[in-house]
Amino acid sequence: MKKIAILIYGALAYLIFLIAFLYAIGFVGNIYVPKTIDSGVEPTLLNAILTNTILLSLFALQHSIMARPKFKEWFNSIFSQAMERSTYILLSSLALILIFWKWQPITTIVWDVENTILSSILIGVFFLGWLIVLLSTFMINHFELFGLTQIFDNLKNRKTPNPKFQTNYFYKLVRHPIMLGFLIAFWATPVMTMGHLLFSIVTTLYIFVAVKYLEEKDLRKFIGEEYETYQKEVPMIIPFTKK
Ligand SMILES: C[S@@+](CC[C@H](N)C(=O)[O-])C[C@H]1O[C@@H](n2cnc3c(N)ncnc32)[C@H](O)[C@@H]1O
Repeated sequence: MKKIAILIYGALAYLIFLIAFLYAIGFVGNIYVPKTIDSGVEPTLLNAILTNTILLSLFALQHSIMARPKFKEWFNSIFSQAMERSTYILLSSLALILIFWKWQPITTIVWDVENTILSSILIGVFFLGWLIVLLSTFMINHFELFGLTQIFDNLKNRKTPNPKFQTNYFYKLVRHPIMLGFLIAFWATPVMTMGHLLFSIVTTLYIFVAVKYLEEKDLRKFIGEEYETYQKEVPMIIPFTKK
């Protein structure tokens, strides 16, 4: 019974993640969804900057704290280990939904590409960024990354093996293709407003800091020399920048 409950919990967490991921494309791209990065009533500039920075900081805090090995150890000492990744995914998605819901627009234009060809190219690059994110998750292990492997293994009384360290496909070009995809998707836009720019700057800073000082620190600790060699040979985020 408990295993079935964990299975349903993990499946729901994945479903909420899928909705949040798809909504994020519409939110950042100002397409398809009712509330986007540039829509809604514009508050005072100070109010918008403060609210948006707090929203992004909440996401960054949740994401960084829950990804730490110490937090995982604590979580697993209280709850079933099979729920750990699903809980991370669920809370990340809820933090994202809070951003979509409470985001305050700042619609002052920073750039507006009027050339239709260039504008279409930028929209194409925007979608390419999201595609890189999605494909990269399958190049490590999409189902383990989103907690599904763990909940099925738990149901079958199997222990989920530690994730395999990957250096193939996009991971041959850069060490963080998922983050590269996000950066492309956040910056490639024909119309950049001040609100969108704030979003892109804060998320870019967070990505670089979190990858360099948190994720890679953990990866070096767990994988060891093999990861250090990988760091020497493969660029962090921008392809072809290492000899
Ligand atoms: C959201 S993913 C982001 C992965 C990577 N930073 C990227 O941008 O493609 C975070 C998880 O991927 C794992 N990870 C990072 N690099 C990996 C690799 N080369 N092979 C397997 N797992 C990796 C980390 O341990 C972490 O659990």
